[in-house]
Amino acid sequence: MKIHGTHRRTIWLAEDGRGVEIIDQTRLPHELVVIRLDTLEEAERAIKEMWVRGAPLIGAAAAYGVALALRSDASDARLDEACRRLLATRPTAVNLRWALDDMRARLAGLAVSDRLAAAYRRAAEIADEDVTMNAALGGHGAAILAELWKKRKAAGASRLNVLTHCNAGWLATVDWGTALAPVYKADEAGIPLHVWVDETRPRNQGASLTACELNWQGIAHTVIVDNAGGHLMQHGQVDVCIVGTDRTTASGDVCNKIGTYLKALAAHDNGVPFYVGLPGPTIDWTIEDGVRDIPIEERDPSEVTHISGRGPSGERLTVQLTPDGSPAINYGFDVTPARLVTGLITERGVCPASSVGLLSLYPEKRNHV
Ligand SMILES: CSC[C@@H](O)[C@@H](O)C(=O)COP(=O)(O)O
Repeated sequence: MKIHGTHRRTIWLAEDGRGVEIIDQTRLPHELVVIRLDTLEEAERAIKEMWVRGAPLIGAAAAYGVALALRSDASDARLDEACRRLLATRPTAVNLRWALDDMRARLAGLAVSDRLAAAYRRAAEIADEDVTMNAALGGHGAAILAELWKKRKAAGASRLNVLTHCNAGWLATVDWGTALAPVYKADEAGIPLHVWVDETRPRNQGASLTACELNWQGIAHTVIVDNAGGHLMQHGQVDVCIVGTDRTTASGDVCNKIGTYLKALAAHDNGVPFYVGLPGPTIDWTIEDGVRDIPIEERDPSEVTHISGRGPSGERLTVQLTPDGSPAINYGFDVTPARLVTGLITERGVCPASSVGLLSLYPEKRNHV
């Protein structure tokens, strides 16, 4: 997508063809800072500290991390070490495991001398494939928005109101986004949209990243506190919810940023359609029950007790919200059961959130379930 008229991705190979460059997302929306990664350690840190984040982007960054690791040594031991260390960076987004399994499967059988070039090649393909998949899912999602808009327009509405949680836009992927790809495609098609942006405590990916993207794209939006969604739905102010996912089970349960489940409950109670956008690598075909089987990341409690932003002179500030001595706990994700999901929007089309629905789009996975 574009930043001030220039097309950007979130991750790319540096001009020398060796380093990897990323946008440091912890500095947005106030500063646009590009960081160069040259080593496995730097790639690990970029994922752990969320300079890059969002399930598909974590996968692409890990793939490039393997290539960076092999620069010094492309032996079996180093490949194993790289995959093990990168896998440990964040537990919930399954795209990480998918990308590392893919890299290992393609590299392990090659001669050591061929591995480095192949690793860079495959990482670039994973990044490109993410862009293609998200653009395709955006088209399928935009068709849903077009249908909804037809009805709302006939009823006299002036815009279609979409609610989203966290950041599942292009910053969470290599390009286009998952939840926001349908919004961008619908905007291109001329549908008048307005997006309710959940701030998404504790790290505020909605307030900082989704709002930032929508600003860059010139799409009307309003940032709301996380608890406002139910009220807006009760008053007919939300026509559709679209969120992303970090891991979708073979039965259609969806794990996304903490608070997503409450939005799905409110949507269900108010008859608001609740869609989830995802590329194929976000599906974990090895598990069925998301509440039981998806590992939920617990992050540092300081993300709950403190909040960061820009001070009056433009400086970065972190301030404490809670009294000294009050403990906090910081679950990063929750699971929305399939029964609360209206449909899964994938690169292959839209399906019900169920094993039958998913297998109708991915029949080759029949034996994995
Ligand atoms: C486009 S991806 C969907 C998810 O990855 C996104 O909604 C999300 O929860 C991101 O969490 P984060 O903790 O910022 O990596």
